[in-house]
Formats: sequence, C-alpha cells, structure tokens
Amino acid sequence: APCVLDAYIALGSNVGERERMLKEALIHLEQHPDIEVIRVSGIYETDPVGYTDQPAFLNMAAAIRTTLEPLELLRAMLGIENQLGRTRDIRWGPRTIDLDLLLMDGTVMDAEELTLPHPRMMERAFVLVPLRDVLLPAHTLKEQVEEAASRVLQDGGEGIS
Ligand SMILES: Nc1nc2nc(S)n(CCO)c2c(=O)[nH]1
Repeated sequence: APCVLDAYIALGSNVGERERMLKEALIHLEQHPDIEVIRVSGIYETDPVGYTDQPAFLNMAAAIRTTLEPLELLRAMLGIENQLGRTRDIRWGPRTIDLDLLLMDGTVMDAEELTLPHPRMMERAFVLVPLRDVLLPAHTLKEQVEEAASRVLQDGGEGIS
C-alpha cells in the first residue's frame, strides 16, 4: 500500500475575489485523486509582510493526507495555482492564489525547489495562526507552533484579524 502522509499547506490571496480563490484552491486539492483535505482553518485577513506595498491578504491553512511524494505534491499545488490563473510576475507581489507547502510528516529536505519544513514559517503569524487551527494534536511541532504563534502575536507582528 502506498505510504500515506499528513501534510500542511498555507493558502493566501490578495488579488481579486480572495475568498473565492481560497475556496476554489481547496476544491482543487480535494478533487486531486491522491489528496484528501482533512482539516481547514478559519480565514484570516492579514497585513502584507515582506513586500508591504500591496493589498491585504486572506490567509488560511489546510491539513491534508496524501500518497504523493513531496515534490509530486508541490507540482500538484503549482498546477492548481496555474489553473486558478496565478501569474508569477512580481516575485513578492500580489497574487490571486498562493499555495505554500509547510510541513510533510517528519520529512526534512532542502532541495532546489522545496525546503521542508518551510524555512520562514516560524516567523510568520499569517502562517502560524491558521496552522495552529489545523495541526493535529499529536503533531510533534504542536508545542513549537503554539509558542511561535503567541510570540509573533505578542510582538505585534503583522496585523492578523
Ligand atoms: N500577510 C501576508 N503577507 C505575505 N507576504 C507574502 S510574499 N505572502 C505570500 C506568501 O508567502 C504573504 C501572505 O500570504 N500573507
């Protein structure tokens, strides 16, 4: 039987019908034959970090179960971004939909196209707060994510509502 892994994805949108794009992305994930969406966070309005001269984001996170390998999952996610009309013009600029692979069970990798766990996730409230909603209680990073989420929220990190 294929190995089934839990993976965690961050979703974001700050152009167009943001909420609809997030929901469409979740539908595409669920429709993929090798992906099952098992938990979905709330939707949070967040101030842009990094490249701040752009509209506010809606961010969320999802827990999925998949038989795909990490790079296969990444390719499926990129395919969904393309299907939803993501144009990769400005690297850090506004985007109709953004899917980031955060964690994949105990997988640690540092490949050209993919680093797991996501290298910047522990500093980003817009990732940590939704992730906290969907991280399964038994997950080894549960404590670390809880602490990091409260830390970035205390630091008055990027606005998140
Ligand atoms: N609040 C917020 N700021 C962001 N800056 C970038 S780049 N992104 C795209 C994801 O890396 C975001 C985002 O999703 N949310």
